Amino acid sequence: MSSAAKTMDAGPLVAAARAVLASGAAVRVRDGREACLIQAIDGLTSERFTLLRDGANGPCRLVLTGERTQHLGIAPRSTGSLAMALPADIGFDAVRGLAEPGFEALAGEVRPGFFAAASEAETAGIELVKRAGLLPAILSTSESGALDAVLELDAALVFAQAESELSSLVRVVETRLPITASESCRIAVFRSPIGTADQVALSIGNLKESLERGEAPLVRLHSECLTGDLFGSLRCDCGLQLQGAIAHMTDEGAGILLYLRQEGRGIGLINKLRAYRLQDQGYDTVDANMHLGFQADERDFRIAARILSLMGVKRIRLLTNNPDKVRIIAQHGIEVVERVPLFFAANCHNRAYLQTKLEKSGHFLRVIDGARGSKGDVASDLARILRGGPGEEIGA
Ligand SMILES: Nc1nc2c(ncn2[C@@H]2O[C@H](COP(=O)(O)OP(=O)(O)OP(=O)(O)O)[C@@H](O)[C@H]2O)c(=O)[nH]1
Ligand SMILES: [Zn+2]
Repeated sequence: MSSAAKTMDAGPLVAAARAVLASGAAVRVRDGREACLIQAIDGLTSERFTLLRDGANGPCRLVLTGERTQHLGIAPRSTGSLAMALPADIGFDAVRGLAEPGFEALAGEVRPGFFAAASEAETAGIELVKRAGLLPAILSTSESGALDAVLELDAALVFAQAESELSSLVRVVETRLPITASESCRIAVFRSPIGTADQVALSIGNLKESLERGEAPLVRLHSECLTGDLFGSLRCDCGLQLQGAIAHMTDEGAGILLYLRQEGRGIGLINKLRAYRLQDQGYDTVDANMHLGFQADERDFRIAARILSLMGVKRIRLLTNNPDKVRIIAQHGIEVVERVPLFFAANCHNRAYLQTKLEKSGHFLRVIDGARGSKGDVASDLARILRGGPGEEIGA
């Protein structure tokens, strides 16, 4: 198949495969050597598990990421996914315990014996369930008499999905959107047939004139955070950063806010909340992600570079404390002429989270206690930002 044909096919097939897996049904994934029936474990029912196990012509394999097997202590450290044959009489609870944090006790003494690198088809299965917002854990069988696949696709299409999403992204609509902070604001929405969500760009103030003058605009790449952006969660700093970025831009007269649909650093809302539960048991934000089977950060910032290119923006001043954002944007055709810090005083609920970003993720932060998390402190911080002044920066 030519790469152009792959790109064309990838949209409908990969998007449909994600939806099938999320709905609890199975897909068949082919690689050069085999075809596997793939079933997500997240959301699997006990009845369906029994059908799959008993109907399989051959061993039923459990596939987990190296992050998850390392945390379970059942396999050596591995960067790729690992597959293991399940004992023929294994029960549903034990499988759930291996796949889902918080349920490990159900696995009891069950320890799958033989680990091998997952096949290409199985690795593609893990990619699909991750992008469907499910836990990265699947069952794979060579064939099943009892269950059939809703659709079949090549592993290569799955591996091409990120590239396909980038190249097929188009601006679908743009319109005026006066907002509280700036009556002179426009919103544009970008869509890809293969994407999991629409991407949003706010152009604030006199952006067109600023670009015509050759200026590098202030840009914020803001990853979606329902809990912080909408509900004002104190567990993170997202809400203040969102409002603070807009305030910086209105203060300067122009700017671009990309609202990237990367909830939970790319693991989705449900998995972020699962990570919060683990953090309440003592894991930090990085370890919680890995315990769930994800990398510390699953975001792909190339999409932001692509949107900026589609908007005709080549040089920017980036509002961030995250070195990865600067590095990846710069590697993908956007010149970052300056990094502008964007942080606020910590509160008692997000202090450890910010400290972990500083120590483990290399963010340019100084974590200074400010608001203690009481309603009054945080509300007045937000009110100051909304008045239009720049967010208070603590430290350089
Ligand atoms: N998995 C996970 N995601 C989290 C957690 N806390 C916040 N998030 C998500 O992290 C993302 C925060 O992203 P940003 O604020 O854009 O990025 P950043 O990496 O902190 O970098 P800057 O804010 O630009 O300095 C959002 O998608 C949140 O939903 C957490 O404990 N676990
Ligand atoms: Zn947040």
